[in-house]
Amino acid sequence: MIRTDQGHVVRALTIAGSDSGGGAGIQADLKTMHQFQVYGMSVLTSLTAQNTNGVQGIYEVTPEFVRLQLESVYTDLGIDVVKTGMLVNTKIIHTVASFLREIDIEKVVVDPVMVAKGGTPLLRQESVEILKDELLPLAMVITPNVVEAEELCGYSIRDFEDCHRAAIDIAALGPRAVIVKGGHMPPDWIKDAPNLVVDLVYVGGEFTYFASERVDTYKTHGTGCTFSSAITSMLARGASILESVGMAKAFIYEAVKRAKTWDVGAGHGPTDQSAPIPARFEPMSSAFYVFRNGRWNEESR
Ligand SMILES: Nc1ncnc2c1ncn2[C@@H]1O[C@H](COP(=O)(O)OP(=O)(O)OP(=O)(O)O)[C@@H](O)[C@H]1O
Ligand SMILES: Cc1ncc(CO)c(N)n1
Repeated sequence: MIRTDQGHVVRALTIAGSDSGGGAGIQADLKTMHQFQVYGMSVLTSLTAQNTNGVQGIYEVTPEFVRLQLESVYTDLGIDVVKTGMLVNTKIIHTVASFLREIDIEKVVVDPVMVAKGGTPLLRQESVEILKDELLPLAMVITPNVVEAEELCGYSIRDFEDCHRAAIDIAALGPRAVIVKGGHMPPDWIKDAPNLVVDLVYVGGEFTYFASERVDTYKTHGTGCTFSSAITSMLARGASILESVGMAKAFIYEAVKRAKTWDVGAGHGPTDQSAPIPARFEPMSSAFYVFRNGRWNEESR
């Protein structure tokens, strides 16, 4: 396990839902944190009966029990960084936000999980506003996919240009960095490079783009959880936001590529978090980075 400059083991907490199939949610988060050699802890907001074919049921944990778990972790183990995933309902968002305000923690990554790949809602529709009002002001980084970005900014995103506008508008709600993920973007949104999947990062008033080859596979269950947990782990290790995203993007690419041929489940198979941690990501001068052949390349666009 990695240690901080103060000498203690780096501790990351995920506040999210359980995926019984092990591909997304708490399970993906803990596997990813472990791969990044960060000590992972978990507060469960919900249990899903879930597999690679879809979600068969959801059991919501009470807000009181969510609070109890948070206190158990905080009073004994301590927390260097927090990531939130599936938060299910308004009361749980409120409980989590109150707790984060009380402990006054700087490194908070919000993955605004709303809908599972098969279409099952993982957050009640009426809770989106409370997520915006209470949680976003506390976030250092938020990682919406295009559909979640539309919910947060309140208008439809029709092209890559709109993604930029949405990132600026979501940043105005509080997060220091907004990452609009490219997994759901149609290939023709990225001019001249339809084979790339591009994540757009807006931080400090500037845009940076992280691209990789788009792996031709339907086995992408848990990509969002894995990606945000990799960012969380790198932030916990002391990396900058751009370094963390660079490492996470390279890792998720390898994790999706490895899972392409494996036989876990009959449906949307999970990503493979045993993929290697990429070599160090060094921000360069360009704002467009492409991960190719195991290393980062700078490309002008
Ligand atoms: N086919 C692919 N090949 C390579 N990388 C991918 C692919 N699909 C998604 N990614 C990457 O995976 C990460 C998650 O993106 P995505 O847009 O799929 O998130 P998500 O929809 O929140 O995921 P989830 O379905 O787990 O909720 C991003 O870094 C994205 O670029
Ligand atoms: C528990 C859980 N969290 C997040 C997602 C989104 O991938 C999912 N399918 N299940």
